[in-house]
Amino acid sequence: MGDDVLEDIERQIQEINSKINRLSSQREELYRLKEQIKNKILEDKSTALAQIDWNKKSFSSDLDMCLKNTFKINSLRPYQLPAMNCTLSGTDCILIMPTGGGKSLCYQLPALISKGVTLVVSPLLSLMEDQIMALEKLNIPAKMLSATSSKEDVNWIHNFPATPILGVTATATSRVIKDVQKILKIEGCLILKASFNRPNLFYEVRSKPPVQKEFIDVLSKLLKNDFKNQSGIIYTMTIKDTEELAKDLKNAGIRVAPYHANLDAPIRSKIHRKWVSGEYQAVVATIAFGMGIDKPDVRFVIHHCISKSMENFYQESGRAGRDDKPAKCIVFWRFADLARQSSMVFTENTGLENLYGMIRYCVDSHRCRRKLIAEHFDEAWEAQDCNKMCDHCSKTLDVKRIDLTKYGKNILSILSKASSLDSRLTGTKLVDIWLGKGPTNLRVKEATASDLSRERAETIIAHLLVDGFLKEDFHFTPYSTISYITPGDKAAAGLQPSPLEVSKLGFSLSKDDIVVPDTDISSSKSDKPKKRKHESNDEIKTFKKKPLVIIDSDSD
Ligand SMILES: Nc1ncnc2c1ncn2[C@@H]1O[C@H](COP(=O)(O)OP(=O)(O)OP(=O)(O)O)[C@@H](O)[C@H]1O
Repeated sequence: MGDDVLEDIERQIQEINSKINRLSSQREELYRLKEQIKNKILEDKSTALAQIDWNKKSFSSDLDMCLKNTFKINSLRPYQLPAMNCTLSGTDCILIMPTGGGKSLCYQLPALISKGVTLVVSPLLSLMEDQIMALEKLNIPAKMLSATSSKEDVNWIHNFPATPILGVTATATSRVIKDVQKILKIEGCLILKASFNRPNLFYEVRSKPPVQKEFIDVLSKLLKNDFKNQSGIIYTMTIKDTEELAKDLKNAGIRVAPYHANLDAPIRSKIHRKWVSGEYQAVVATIAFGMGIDKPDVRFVIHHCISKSMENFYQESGRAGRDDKPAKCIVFWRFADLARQSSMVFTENTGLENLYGMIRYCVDSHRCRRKLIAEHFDEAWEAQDCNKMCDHCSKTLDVKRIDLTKYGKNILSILSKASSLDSRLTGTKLVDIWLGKGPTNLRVKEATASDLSRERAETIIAHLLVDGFLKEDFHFTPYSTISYITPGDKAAAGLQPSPLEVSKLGFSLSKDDIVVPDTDISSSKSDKPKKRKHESNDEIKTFKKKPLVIIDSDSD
């Protein structure tokens, strides 16, 4: 026995090792393939289910009668019948439908016309209470149990075999839907996705007068003339704004009341009642007045101040026109509100990114407002989906793209001078100096845009902020947080600002504007709203038959 025997053993071991490696890669590959085929089978199952015309057959002859007699509803909205038919036939389903779309009916009605019990599992007590209140109003027997949609609950539901589940959610990306299917063990179920478009809502952005008195005049004219005898909501940013605005509008002879979280519950419900009965024309509210509002004939939602995200804006403006009749959603936009909001949201995870989505909606006067909302929800709507129901599409507009390179340079030189003098500039102060006003030592003669209107200068700066050419820098004082403007990453990298697209809606061109030829238009889309990152308010409800089960999870 010698070295050659050892070498031979070593060689055999290596051969075995490489066989093991090869086999384990093969095994990995087979696992991957198995997973792929399993997913494909489930996807095919979903696709096959989607090809069935769930609108055609009614799985219960009682459906129509119950709809009219119990719910006093004459006809179903798109996707309601398919969702009901699907679960009534014993098939699992996920239904994605916007807020106020009518998801509740999709499990409440089948609960009444089939045997067994419907269990609603909801993480929010207030949502459970809303459900109970709504059902009691309709004389439908309902009881509340304290439960949440934890994993245990979901597993518990699966102790009931062969019971169809309906998951309903207002917002969910396809990735979230996949997760939900896995958690609820309903992979391969039917997926129904209703459009987020609310065709009866007219979207509009107006410039907010800088002086409060002027603004009150504008608002009271709107409420007295355009919205005479109509009901609405005016959203403000803070409780203080709510109180002041309600007082000013009352003084102007409008029947309004403030509504916010600091009011005692009995006062709040009294105001709510008076608004529902029409005694108050509008409530002036913080977003506390949101969840659970179900007044079908809200004809206008006015934003006295921008929302903190497009998501919030969609939810808040979505309170209008739940009866499917036309309603208006007007945002009053003013540059100063940007810093007010940003200094409140910048500590939140995606707070600034979300707010800038809202700013784009306000500043982007050259694009259909509805399209901007659609992008936010990962949907693509065409001009006919708007049907002239926004301030952009209802007018014929002459859109021009203007080059902001020169303006960008002006602003950078003003910021640089301020920095060399150890000064910091808020947005308002920056606009002052740019327009040749404010402290003389901070002005830069060659960088003064004396011919620009204030509104125009503010819009350009807002655009440069959301474009990343400028950025906000937040500083704390003992009493508040201040937003200062500094050069953004784009400027630091020596890049040019994106052109600004303006239309007659925004403002007319000034003699100094350099118009970019149309051929460049494709390159200007860098300012598209970023996709939502947070999916925190996904709301899942599931529904089972015999017993019928609903899970509702809303983590927002
Ligand atoms: N087919 C219909 N026709 C008319 N009104 C309907 C119809 N379906 C539902 N509604 C009404 O629409 C309103 C909103 O319905 P619902 O509360 O079920 O919405 P939702 O999708 O659950 O909203 P949220 O996401 O806010 O919980 C209710 O007043 C409801 O009665």
